[in-house]
Amino acid sequence: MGRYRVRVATGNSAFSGSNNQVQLWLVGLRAEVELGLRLRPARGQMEDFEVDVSEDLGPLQFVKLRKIHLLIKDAWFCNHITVWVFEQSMEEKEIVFPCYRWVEGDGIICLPETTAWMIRNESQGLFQKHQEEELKARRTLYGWVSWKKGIPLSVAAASEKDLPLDARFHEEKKVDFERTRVVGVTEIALKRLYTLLSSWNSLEDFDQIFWGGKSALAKRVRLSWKDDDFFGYQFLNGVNPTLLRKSSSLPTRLVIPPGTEDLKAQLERKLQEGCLFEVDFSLLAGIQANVIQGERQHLAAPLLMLKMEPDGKLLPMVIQLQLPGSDSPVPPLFLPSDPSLTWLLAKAWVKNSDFQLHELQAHLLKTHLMAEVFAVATMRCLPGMHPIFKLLIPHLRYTLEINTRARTKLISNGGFFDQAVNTGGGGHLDVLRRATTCLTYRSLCPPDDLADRGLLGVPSAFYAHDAVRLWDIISRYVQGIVQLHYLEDEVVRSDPELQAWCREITEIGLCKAQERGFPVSFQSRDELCHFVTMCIFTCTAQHSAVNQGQLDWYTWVPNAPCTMRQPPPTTKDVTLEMVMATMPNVHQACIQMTISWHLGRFQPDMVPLGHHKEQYFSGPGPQAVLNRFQEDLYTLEREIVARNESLDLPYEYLKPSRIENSITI
Ligand SMILES: CC/C=C\C/C=C\C/C=C\C[C@@H](/C=C/C=C\C/C=C\CCC(=O)O)OO
Ligand SMILES: [Fe+2]
Repeated sequence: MGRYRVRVATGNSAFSGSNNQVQLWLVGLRAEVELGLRLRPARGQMEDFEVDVSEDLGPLQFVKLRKIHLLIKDAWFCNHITVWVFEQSMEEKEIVFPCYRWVEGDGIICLPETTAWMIRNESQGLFQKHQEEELKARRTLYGWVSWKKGIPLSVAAASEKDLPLDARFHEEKKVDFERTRVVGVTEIALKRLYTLLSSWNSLEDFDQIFWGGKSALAKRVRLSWKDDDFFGYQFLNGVNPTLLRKSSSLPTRLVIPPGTEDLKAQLERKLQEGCLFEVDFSLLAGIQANVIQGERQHLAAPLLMLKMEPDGKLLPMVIQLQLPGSDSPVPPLFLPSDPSLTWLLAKAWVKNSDFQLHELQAHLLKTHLMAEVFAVATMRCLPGMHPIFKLLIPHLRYTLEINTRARTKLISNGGFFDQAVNTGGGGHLDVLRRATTCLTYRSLCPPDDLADRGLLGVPSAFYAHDAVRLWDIISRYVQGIVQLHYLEDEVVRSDPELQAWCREITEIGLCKAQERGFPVSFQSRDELCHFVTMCIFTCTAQHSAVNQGQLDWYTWVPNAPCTMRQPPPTTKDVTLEMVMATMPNVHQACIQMTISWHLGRFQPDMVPLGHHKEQYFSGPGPQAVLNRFQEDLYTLEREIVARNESLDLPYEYLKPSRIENSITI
C-alpha cells in the first residue's frame, strides 16, 4: 500500500499524441492494480498524476498499458512511464519504465523497469515469461528474407510500407526525405531542359549542370580533379578510404612491358623504401556491364600503384586498366608522362571503378546491409530489457526503412543503378555477391583492417587516424556498459539470448560467415565488447566516412563518373572526343549529381553519435558511462578541429559532431 506519482511521457514527433484513451496498471512482485485512469496522451507532454493504492504491490516490476479506441484507432508514441513511490518512512523512490515505441491497436503492452535484467532471477519467472512473449511477437514482426542469393539477408518487407511502425521514419524524417526526392526529380528535369540544345563535347560542359545541391569542397573538386596529388589524396581520405593498401610486393598482375624497365626500377625502389601503395579493382573483372537506353556501357578492373611522398602526398605512378589475359597478355600501362588526355582518361577509369566498389562494397554492403543484419537479429533475439538491446537500439534507428527504400528505388530493376551506373542491370548484384564472399570480420574492425592494409601510423591518413580513435572511444563506452551488467565471463557464456543473437547474425543474417572470421558465440566479455564495438562503429562512424563524401566528391561527375560509355583505351592516342564519348551523358550525369546530393546531404533531424535522448538505462552507473563517452567524443572533436586548421583539405567525415548515431540515409 502507498502513494504513487505516475508520469506518462509522450514522444515529440508529429502525431505522437493520441485521441484514444490509455489505461495503466502497476505490477509488483506481490500484486498488481489497475489505476482506473482514462488518459489522452498529448504530443511532447509529460502528464503526472497521483494515486493511493491500498494493496501491497511489493517492488514494482512492470507497468502495463493499453490504448482503448471507441471509433478510430490513433497510434500513440510512448516515450516512457516513470513512477515515484512514497512508502512509509522511506524516501521517495523513482522507477523508470522505458518504452520508446508506438502503441497501436488495443493490446496490452508490458514495460519492465530499467533494472529488470539485473534482477530477472529474483522475479518468480515473471520477467522470463515477459521476454518470451515479447520475442515471440517480435519474430512475427521482423522476418528474414533473402532479397538476392549470395548477399546478406534483409528484413522481410516488399516496401517501406510493410515495415513495422517502430521501424518507420518519423514524420519529420519522412517529409524531409520525400521533399528532397521531389527537389531531385525537378532538378533533373530542369537540367535536361537547360541542356537540351547545348553542346556536350568538352569537360567544361559539365558546368552546365553543376548547380543545385553541392558543397564548398565539391567546388574545389571541380577545380582540382585533374591534379595527380588530388587524385591520390582521395584513396586516403576521400569518400572511399577502404581499398588502399601498402604493397608488400609488386602485384603479380602487374606485367611490365618491354622497354619500361625504368618504371619497374622505380616501383621496386619505392617498395624497398616502404612507400609503395596499391588499389586493386580485380573484383570487377568479368562483371557484365549495363545496357542503358540501348547503349552498352563498359567496365574495367584497374590496378593503381601509388607512391607516398615525404610530405604525405600520395601520387599515382602507373595504371593498368585490365587484368592480363589471353587476349591481352601484356595490357598497356598508363603513366603520368603520357599525353594529358590519355592519363586523364586512365585516371577516370580508376575513379569509375572506385565508384562501383565504394557504393556497392564499402557503402551498401559493409555499412547499410551489415547494420540491417544487426537490426533484424536484435529485434528477433534480444528482449527490450536486455542490456545489449538497450546499448544498440539507438544505433539502429531508421536503418530498416532506408535500406528498404534502397532496394526498391536504387538497386532494384529500373532503379537508379540500372538508369545510370555501368554495373547496373545485374552486374551490381554480382559485385555485391563477390564482395560478400570476401567480407571478413577483421575488415569491419579498423585496428585490424588498417593494420592489414598497412595504414596505421601514416601521417597523412586522416581517415585511418580518426577511425582508430573513434574505435577506442566506442570500445570504452561498450566496455563500460558491459562490465556493469556482465560481472564475469561466465555470465556472457550463460546468456541464452545473447548467444542466440550472435548465432543469428553470423549463421543466418550473414549466411554462415564464421568462415570469414565472424563469431558463432561469445566466450568472454572481451569478445562481446569487440563485436558490439564493431556493430556500433559500423552503424555510425564507418557509415559517416563512406556516405557524407558523396556530396563532396561525386557531384562534380568527371571526378567519379558513375558510368563509362566506351571501352577502356588500349593505346595512348586519346582525344577529347573519346573522353566525352566515354564520360556519362547529360542524363546520367544529372542522376549522379542528384542522388549524390540526396544521399550525401546533412540530415536535418540527425542525432549526433552518443547524443540520443532515449533513456533505456537508469541509475548512476550507465549515466556515468554515457557521460564519459560524450566527453571522449568532445575531446576528439577538438583534436580534429585543431588538426584540420593546418590542412589544405580538412578531413571532416569522422568529426563526432558530424557522425549520425545510426544509418538513416
Ligand atoms: C547513381 C547512384 C549513386 C549513388 C548511390 C549508390 C549506392 C547507394 C549505397 C547505399 C544505399 C544508400 C541508401 C539509399 C536509399 C534510398 C535512396 C534511393 C532513392 C532516392 C530517391 C528516391 O527515393 O526516389 O545509402 O545512402
Ligand atoms: Fe548511406
